[in-house]
Amino acid sequence: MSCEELNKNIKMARQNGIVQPLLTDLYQITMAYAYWKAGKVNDVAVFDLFFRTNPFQGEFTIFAGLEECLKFLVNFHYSESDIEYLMQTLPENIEPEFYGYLKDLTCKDIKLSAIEEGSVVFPRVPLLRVEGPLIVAQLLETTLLTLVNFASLMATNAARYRMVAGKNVSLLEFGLRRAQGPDGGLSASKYAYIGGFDGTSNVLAGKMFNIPVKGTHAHSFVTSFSNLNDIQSVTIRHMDTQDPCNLLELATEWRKRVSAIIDISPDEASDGELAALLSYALAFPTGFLALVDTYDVKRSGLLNFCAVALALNDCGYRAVGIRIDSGDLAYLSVLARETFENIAEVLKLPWFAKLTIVASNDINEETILSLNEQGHKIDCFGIGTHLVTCQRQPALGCVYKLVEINGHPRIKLSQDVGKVTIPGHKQAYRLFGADGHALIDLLQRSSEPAPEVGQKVLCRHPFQESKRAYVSPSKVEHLYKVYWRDGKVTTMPKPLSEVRERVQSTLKTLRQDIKRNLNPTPYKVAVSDDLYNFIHDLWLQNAPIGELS
Ligand SMILES: Nc1ncnc2c1ncn2[C@@H]1O[C@H](COP(=O)(O)OP(=O)(O)OP(=O)(O)O)[C@@H](O)[C@H]1O
Ligand SMILES: O=P(O)(O)OC[C@H]1O[C@H](OP(=O)(O)OP(=O)(O)O)[C@H](O)[C@@H]1O
Ligand SMILES: O=C(O)c1cccnc1
Ligand SMILES: [Mg+2]
Repeated sequence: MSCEELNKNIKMARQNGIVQPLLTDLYQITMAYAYWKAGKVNDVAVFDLFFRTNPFQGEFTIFAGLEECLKFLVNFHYSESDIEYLMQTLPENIEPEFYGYLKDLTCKDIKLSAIEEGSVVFPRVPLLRVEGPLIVAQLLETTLLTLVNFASLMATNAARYRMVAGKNVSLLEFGLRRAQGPDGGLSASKYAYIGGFDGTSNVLAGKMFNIPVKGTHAHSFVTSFSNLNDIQSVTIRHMDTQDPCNLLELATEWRKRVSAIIDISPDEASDGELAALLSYALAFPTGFLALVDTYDVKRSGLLNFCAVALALNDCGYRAVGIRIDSGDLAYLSVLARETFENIAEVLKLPWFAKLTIVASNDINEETILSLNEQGHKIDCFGIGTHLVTCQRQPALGCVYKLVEINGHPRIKLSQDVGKVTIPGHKQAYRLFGADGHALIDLLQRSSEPAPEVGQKVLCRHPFQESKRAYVSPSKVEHLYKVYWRDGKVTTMPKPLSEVRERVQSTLKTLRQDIKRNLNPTPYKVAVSDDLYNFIHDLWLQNAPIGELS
């Protein structure tokens, strides 16, 4: 879709219905009134949206949420009922003209510059720069923050799971039931996919965002069957010949044969479980993936699964695999793989050795690292709670700070140096080293010329005078593009699949030590000499001089 088409259609583009101008903090609207009353309607502001610390004790973050921010700008408009609600809610002394002003407000005079969605980003480098009328830019604060904070946190969390799992293992997001409510669940599915998951169990997320939907079945499906009489119809047509096959007879016969091969008594296996697995296979003969830990993986689940899978094979179908949802996942996955390999060899069915093993049950980054050390045989992790609730860190601390008003820079001072804002209208560049790795992100005043390839540039720590270095970049990437200006989308947001690819391609530009799990090396974010002096001059101008007595 072109930018023009997007501008026409974006009102229809799906955005969570609750994202609207009143999804904000009351103080944005009360400030808007006070600005309006103070005659600041024509004041022009620049706000930066940035975070101060990377999440999860890591040294990188993935930026996400930009497309939703754009949809919010496109649709920004107070409805009649919004205005009515505000009239009832705000104090009576509010002048009625203010509501007239709000009624006509749109984002047509706002300019939004941003880093590309899916990029790896670092503390203090603004992810978004919002320029335009002070009142409108102020009114956007909370909604932009809520759209970027959780999205970026989730995408980062998912990217971290992807890094520890490696590229050969599938990752499925199973978190909807445990997420922070319906909206948290929906966002989690979207941004887990961006961060590198392969699919979700969340059907609405699949429909809305075109994410592959995947799944197995639950323990309740198994426990609802008590014995083999619970199955009503046991016949399936052969995949090729279409001849009828009795899957129950075949599976019962196979259970005896398999129990001899793997040396497990068929008497211990649950008939209710066999009935459940048969029923699932009859319903999904080409997608048979069975949960095998309801009673006992070793003595019942594996045996019943193999019996049904081999019965299906007699009817021309290949089973997909198993899911294990409790117990020692390393041990049980190795046991399952050995069982499959054993059967594959004895029965001369090589594909049987490669059946998929899915593992789930409270998995987090540490579990995966530990399973890797132990040598597991899992092909796919289904991950819910810890992924979607971001258990290791529940929020990313993005903030939205005024850095310029009517062309004058603004600085927010703090006892905590890390919280002092970097004033003024700035540009951000990523400088690459000779080996192709990203070396440093450099913030400059917008009035400065951009750094050039092969030209030495002085990069300074924003607050520590002695920390500085010269860099001669082999490549310079200008991090900002204008996404919204004059009431129009000016750069198309990329489709989800491309944002997902960008996550992996920008992560590749980071040195391994910055990405490692334990005590990673911080990536450097610097300011130009000019910006350094600008910050510190402004700091001195604004910091009151105390008097000791
Ligand atoms: N080999 C392993 N190494 C490290 N952690 C593991 C291993 N196997 C499983 N785990 C993790 O250990 C935890 C086991 O949790 P818990 O004891 O509650 O489960 P369980 O008793 O096996 O299952 P359930 O209570 O669902 O029947 C889970 O978080 C699981 O992901
Ligand atoms: O463990 P998570 O990472 O959150 O993954 C999602 C979990 O959801 C299901 O459990 P269910 O709701 O049946 O409860 P359970 O914990 O008793 O298995 C599934 O069996 C997974 O264990
Ligand atoms: O499809 C599954 O196996 C699934 C889906 C949601 C939660 N737990 C498991
Ligand atoms: Mg579970």
